[in-house]
Amino acid sequence: MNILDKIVVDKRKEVALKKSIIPASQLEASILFERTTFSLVDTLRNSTSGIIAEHKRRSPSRSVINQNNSVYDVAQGYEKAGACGMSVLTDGKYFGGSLDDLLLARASVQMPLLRKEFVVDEYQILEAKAYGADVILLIASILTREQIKALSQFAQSLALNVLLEVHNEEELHKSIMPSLDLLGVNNRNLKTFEVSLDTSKTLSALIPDDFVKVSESGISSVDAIKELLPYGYQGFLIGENFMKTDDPGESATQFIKQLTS
Ligand SMILES: O=P(O)(O)OC[C@@H](O)[C@@H](O)c1c[nH]c2ccccc12
Repeated sequence: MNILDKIVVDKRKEVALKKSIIPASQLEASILFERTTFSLVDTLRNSTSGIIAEHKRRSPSRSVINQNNSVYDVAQGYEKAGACGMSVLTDGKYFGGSLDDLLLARASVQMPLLRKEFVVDEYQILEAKAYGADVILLIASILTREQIKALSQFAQSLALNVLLEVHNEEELHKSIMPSLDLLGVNNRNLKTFEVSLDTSKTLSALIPDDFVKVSESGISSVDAIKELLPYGYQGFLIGENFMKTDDPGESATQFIKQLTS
């Protein structure tokens, strides 16, 4: 089993356990369920930076990245830096995140928040909404076309944006459908951890113009973004490059300043 298969096996167990304790009706009763969500699509379309900055404590590919910073500080730092949105890893076992991280980020900033999670069940989309997310991630490699359709339609019915992530042509062809808002190309292969910006370059031409294109992972310089701009990308998801520093917000500030100057 590769790491992604393991994560999904664990995730299914986790969701089944949580469902048995906290019913969906309780999530729907959350105060945050009533809030008007922000649109990451609109924010990216009107942005000059396109940066979606991520909160990530650790990952299977790099172990510890940052265990010191408070979510509040990181979120406020990213917002002040001019990021368009923030991605919050909520997986605990492999990424050291939690739904509480999402809740704290929600309480800290007024920008679109992406729940970065391995979504395999509608229940996790209810959680995303109940804990203040505006966008959910769906990963094509762990879902069938039917699942992508059902989950994305469900998310959109809750006024959440859907970011669908692909890594190759096959996943892309399988996934194209109207119920998606953003199409993300992951430069990192989640099965082998290999990273190459060429993945974004090769797949860009195959993504229909109706979707906002997002390049994800392995972006560590402003030059990388300048390289990707001609391919039509409007969003750039950056985690490690900011989180590996002592002050992720300050790093994002410098980065965005350089990018937009
Ligand atoms: O830290 P990076 O290399 O800048 O990457 C951020 C983000 O793209 C990455 O964390 C990610 C992309 N897709 C995912 C799916 C699950 C977990 C994590 C991810």
